Amino acid sequence: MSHPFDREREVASRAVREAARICRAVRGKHGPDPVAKGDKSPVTVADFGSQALICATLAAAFPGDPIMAEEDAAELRKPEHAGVRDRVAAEVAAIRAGTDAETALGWIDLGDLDRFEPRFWTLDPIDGTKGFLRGEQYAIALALIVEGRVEVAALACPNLEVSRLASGPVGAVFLAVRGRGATVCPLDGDDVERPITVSDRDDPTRARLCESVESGHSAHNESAAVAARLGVTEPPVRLDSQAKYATVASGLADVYLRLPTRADYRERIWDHAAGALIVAEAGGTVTDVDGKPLDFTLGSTLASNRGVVATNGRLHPRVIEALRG
Ligand SMILES: Nc1ncnc2c1ncn2[C@@H]1O[C@H](COP(=O)(O)O)[C@@H](O)[C@H]1OP(=O)(O)O
Ligand SMILES: [Mg+2]
Ligand SMILES: [Mg+2]
Ligand SMILES: [Mg+2]
Repeated sequence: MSHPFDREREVASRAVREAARICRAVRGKHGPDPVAKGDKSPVTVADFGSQALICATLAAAFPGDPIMAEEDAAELRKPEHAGVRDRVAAEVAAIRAGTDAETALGWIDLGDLDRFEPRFWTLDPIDGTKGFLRGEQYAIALALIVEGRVEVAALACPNLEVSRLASGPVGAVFLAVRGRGATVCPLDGDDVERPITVSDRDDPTRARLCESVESGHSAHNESAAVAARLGVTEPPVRLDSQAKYATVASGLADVYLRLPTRADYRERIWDHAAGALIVAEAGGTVTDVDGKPLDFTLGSTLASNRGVVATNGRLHPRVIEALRG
């Protein structure tokens, strides 16, 4: 039986898998060589290559769908970045034979949507670039938003163990369609998908928390205070990227806290759309720190939300209460 969004799910899954190949290739071959963006955050050949491939796939499958993606090709068009541009083109051509630099840059710029639309994709070609550079966790995050609701999510986590049990393969793809649950399958090979669910833990003192590695992205001192109020004993697990949402969705952690470090930071929608649907479809709850649902109708940021809290659902009211101090 076919369902709405079956095709979107299949295309999104294929797109993030292909993008994972370019990310792994860049790390394996010559090191990622970051370039600093205007806001001083790093971006690499792999971020650009991933965005080029995914935008090309979406444009071919759904030509009318706009894409709101994190990166653009403006820096790559500058003469001083000719070297990076040529490497992006070469990496894209290694997967899509015959692609020239102008075509690759054009694909990157397909992700230029900057305002809300009734139906659009949002893409983070590498979420957790700092984790990618350290050889730790990162994710390729793609979501379809229709009428302000996340309907489809695909999240590739190339360095996450599928089971986190002894011998699970490294590299996982998480998929979700609203109302139809969330699944995981290995990034490599063609193993079947299996459904995932959040934990059923309801004793806050036993809760396993996760948070950003980067203290500039989430206030570690405040999460420690929240953990103390809940009576949590285990130290938090720190990992980069939306791998945190995947960890809560698969029941390996119970709570993901992202606590604002500055009053003026607005979360970007591509940092949350895919992960939030995967947690919700695995049975969990996602809100901001005040307990408000995330609002994806306001353009590229979650302008009406502060921070993010994702939990297994059962613990959510206790965590929000602990956040109130
Ligand atoms: N001050 C901040 N607060 C919260 N998130 C931030 C902040 N600065 C950057 N980010 C974003 O956090 C994400 C990584 O989060 P994590 O630490 O959980 O892996 C990146 O997408 C990064 O955006 P950017 O891509 O602009 O660097
Ligand atoms: Mg990101
Ligand atoms: Mg990114
Ligand atoms: Mg970035």
